[in-house]
Amino acid sequence: MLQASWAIVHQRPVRGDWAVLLLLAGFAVQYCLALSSEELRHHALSASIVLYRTYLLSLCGTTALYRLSPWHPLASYPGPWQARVTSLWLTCRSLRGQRYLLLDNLHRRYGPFVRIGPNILSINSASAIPLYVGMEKSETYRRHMRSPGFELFFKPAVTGQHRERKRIWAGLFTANGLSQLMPNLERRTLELMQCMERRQSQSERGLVDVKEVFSHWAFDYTTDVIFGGCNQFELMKKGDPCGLAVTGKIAFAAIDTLGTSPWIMELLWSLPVTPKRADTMLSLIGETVQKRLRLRPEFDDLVSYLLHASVDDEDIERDVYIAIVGGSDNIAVMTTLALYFLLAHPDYYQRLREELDAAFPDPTGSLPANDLAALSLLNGVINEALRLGTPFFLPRIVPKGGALLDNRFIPEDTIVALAAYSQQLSADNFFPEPAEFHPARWLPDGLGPHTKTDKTVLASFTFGPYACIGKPLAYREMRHALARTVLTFDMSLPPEFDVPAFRAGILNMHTTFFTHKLLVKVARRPGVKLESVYC
Ligand code: HEM
Repeated sequence: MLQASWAIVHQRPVRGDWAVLLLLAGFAVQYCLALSSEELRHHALSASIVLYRTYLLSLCGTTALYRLSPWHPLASYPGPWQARVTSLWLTCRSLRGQRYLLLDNLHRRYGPFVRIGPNILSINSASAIPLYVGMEKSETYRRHMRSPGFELFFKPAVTGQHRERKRIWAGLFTANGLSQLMPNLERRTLELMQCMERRQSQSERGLVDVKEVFSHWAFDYTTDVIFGGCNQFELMKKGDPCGLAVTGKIAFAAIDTLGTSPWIMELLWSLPVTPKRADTMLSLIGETVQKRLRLRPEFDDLVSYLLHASVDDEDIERDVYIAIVGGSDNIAVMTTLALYFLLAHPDYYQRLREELDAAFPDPTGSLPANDLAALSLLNGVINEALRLGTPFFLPRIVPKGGALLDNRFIPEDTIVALAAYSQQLSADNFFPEPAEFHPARWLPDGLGPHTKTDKTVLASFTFGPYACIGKPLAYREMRHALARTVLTFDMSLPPEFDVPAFRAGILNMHTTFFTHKLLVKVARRPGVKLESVYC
């Protein structure tokens, strides 16, 4: 029995829910055998427990010994011994939210290849980037839902389905598709300005939590993009009593952290309960999709493209869920981070203000996307926030035959992930002061003659067939929100705001959690009369 279990465990990944069922079934068989034996019948239960405990301990013990042994295919890669024994080591550390710092330390200690799980390598080398182009998503992305489906983001069930669905979405991000989304971006961002002033005037301390306002703005705009203006969420107006903006965030964080031990996710998903928040969100999405299907949208929204390609209603709902979370959360996070960095570096805030004032002498006028795209410091601010704020861990699986990287052979089926944070903060790629916020490093003259800014290692939107499809829209949204905010307001942090504590409280689990509020004082700049443009 031990040999059979060994063969199963070491041949292929075993689903957590099936493993538990198999173990229970094995125990039941053993108990029945004990009952049928003359000798054991009277103490069948205790005898079965002892036997089964011995079996389980032997299985775990021999597995641990094998994983630590020189016969394991990854034996030559260094790493902490606990990580070699069990994936739970990485899962526990991932749950603390600062895995990227841990990995960075491990790379300093062990070099560019570190074994961070029985079958997982973290690679701190720019040479790992081309691997993303040819590799499949790891088991972390296996679809953690009860019903089958093939929407984006998860691991495709059938080859080609992901590519086909991505082709459908791509219409939204063409020049024509994007241009239809711009009037709403203008409108929603003006509403954001109103929302900041309103919430500040309602707050006891006369401060506004920018993190929350950006999150509601990003949610409202993203749901416009999806439902063509027929949406009822309106978080900027109504607030977020059901926690819609954080529900998907928690789901992504769970996949990112618990997904490092996929069997845990499978066990959780096999439980017959859905968290209440997720239920509320799913039913609200279902209602909104049904409402949208009965209406004509104001422009070509995501649902239009899916309908045009005859995607069925159930899959539309799934894609919409992904779009809401993928489309709103990162935008909210990155805009918040960019503003935090600007407020913590008033010199750059001032320089950005000057660039914007020169480009838009009328601060209430429209902000055409092409004009914003031409502003080099604005782009520098965004790229610098992305560089420092996206320490993603995106695991991929080495294909049949293995892969050769920096003269090291990586066996097939190994899970590999680029150490994005270490690359994005490496002095080899970004120099000088790689850990500091210096948007000017992205300007043509950089930070002086010795500047190094290697754009190719910025992994914020990742690479290859699974790269972010929303990147062109993401840049437009971030540019627009930052430009409008800086043109409209004088902003400052209250004297008691602890700048380093805010940064230390940033946790990343694919999505970012800010443990501190970003409380800011906003004051309308003299002469900026937005009332005439609010509609
Ligand atoms: C600053 C903003 C954004 C960042 C940093 C970002 C980052 C990423 C990253 C790193 C991935 C790959 C995830 C993985 O492999 O695990 C991804 C995928 C994706 N993103 Fe974004 N994203 C942003 C904005 C958006 C927007 C605005 C949309 C859509 C409206 C979007 C839609 C998607 C979708 C659908 C995928 C799945 C793509 C696939 O699996 O092929 N993202 N994004």
